[in-house]
Amino acid sequence: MQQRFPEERIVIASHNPGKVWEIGELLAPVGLQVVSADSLGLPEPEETGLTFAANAELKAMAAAIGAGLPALADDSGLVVPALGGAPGIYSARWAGPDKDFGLAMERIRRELAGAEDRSAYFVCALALGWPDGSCEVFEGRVHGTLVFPPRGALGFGYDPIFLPEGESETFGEMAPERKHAMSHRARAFAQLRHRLSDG
Ligand SMILES: O=P(O)(O)OP(=O)(O)OP(=O)(O)OC[C@H]1O[C@@H](n2cnc3c(O)ncnc32)[C@H](O)[C@@H]1O
Ligand SMILES: [Mg+2]
Repeated sequence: MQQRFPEERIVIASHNPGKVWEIGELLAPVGLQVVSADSLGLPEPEETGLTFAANAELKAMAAAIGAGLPALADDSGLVVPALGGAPGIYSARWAGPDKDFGLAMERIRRELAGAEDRSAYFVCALALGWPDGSCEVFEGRVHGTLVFPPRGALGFGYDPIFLPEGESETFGEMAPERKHAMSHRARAFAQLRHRLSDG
């Protein structure tokens, strides 16, 4: 690992503070120094990919090449089968320019009216990119049910309407360490850590 991370530093290629915090917590056991894309003044690339993996890869590569350091990007979202998979890769865009997730959650409630299937899942694609242009992607998912009205003020984004399978608290009500034990992001990280420890 020392050889692959010559400066023991990694860029977190995300401009979402909720995500950057969670990634910092999940990366802590790896023992790398974390640098945010914001602190390096890196621009936010346009997410033109049509899959979570493609968007994660383009964000990781933009940061790795921009910073000359390994970079980790996360592209994630909420998939609602009864809405044909929406908001999916458009999860951030559904909140509009003001990043109003109250509005986005209300839109889901409205569009689901009358639908019997309330299932949903979160997806997280994590891309680890290198300044030499190589990149690896790891994906994690967590399944659950949507609840309305939203419950809890913890977490970020769509957490208050997501009740993970077998749980009584939404991600918005759950202590962060519980979310980190089961989330889509934690599952993608488990694969990433496994890969890093393989060398
Ligand atoms: O692209 P970056 O800069 O990383 O930040 P972003 O917020 O735009 O991130 P995405 O493009 O990956 O969009 C994912 C959206 O999906 C939602 N989301 C992802 N993971 C989530 C989680 O753990 N809990 C709640 N909502 C989540 C959240 O609203 C994000 O804004
Ligand atoms: Mg984004």
